[in-house]
Amino acid sequence: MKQILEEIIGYQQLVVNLKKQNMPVDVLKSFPEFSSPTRSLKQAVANSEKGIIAEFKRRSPSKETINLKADVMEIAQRYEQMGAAGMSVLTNQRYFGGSLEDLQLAKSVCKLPLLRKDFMVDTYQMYEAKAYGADAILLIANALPSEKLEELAILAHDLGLEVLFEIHEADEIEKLAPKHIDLIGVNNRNLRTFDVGIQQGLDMLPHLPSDLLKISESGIQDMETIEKLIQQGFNGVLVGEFFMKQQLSESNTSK
Ligand SMILES: O=C(O)c1ccccc1NCC(=O)[C@H](O)[C@H](O)COP(=O)(O)O
Repeated sequence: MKQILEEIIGYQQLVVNLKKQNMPVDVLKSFPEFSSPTRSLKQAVANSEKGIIAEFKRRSPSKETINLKADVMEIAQRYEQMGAAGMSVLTNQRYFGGSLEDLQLAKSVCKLPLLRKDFMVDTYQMYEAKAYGADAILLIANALPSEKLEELAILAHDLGLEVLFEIHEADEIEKLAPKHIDLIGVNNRNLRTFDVGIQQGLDMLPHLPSDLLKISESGIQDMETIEKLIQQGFNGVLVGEFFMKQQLSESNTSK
């Protein structure tokens, strides 16, 4: 059976090839957001006590249903009110029920720096991210060869986007030079098996470059764990399902 990560990357390249024909880069460059200044996710995390990057995610390959009818504008405003340092928006439609329009809508109602959380495989997606209002993009070490990661990171920086470089194993750090990275994230979820546990990130802390901001991603299900991760040395956390489920119960009680 094909692993989910390979499946997503293959699908993503097909989608990008179609999009390039429908909306060429020159059209993306004419979007108003393309010329607007970037809000720094790195600075926002550095200046914040807990460095919370709150994620907007309706569903995922590991959880079919999280918050399917979630309204991105409502949730972006709530995340801002609750003091998040930044917001991560899953823009992948097929596997996460998200879209680039979600990114655009979030941008229209909040001042948080926005991370486009998606599977970046092609330079085209950097232009797309900027045009739809992202301030930062994700690069997954395990998804691409070093040369491709470097090419995408250089273009992201040229466009004013910051780079969150995501690893799962310590040896993946070598795949991208620190000068191309703004934040380093340890994904506590193994994207091949879906096993998840915060110990993964904690074990890797001593191996992470000391001068990069460190983010613990995935599988965080309560505030105590966030406190623990920050106390142990992470500068921030990326939390999806836990916050999205909280929003679900809040919108039910407010109806
Ligand atoms: O979440 C998944 O099931 C998943 C599966 C395959 C590839 C990526 C996946 N998630 C993307 C993420 O990195 C998470 O959405 C993010 O770290 C937040 O995780 P969580 O707090 O556990 O929702």
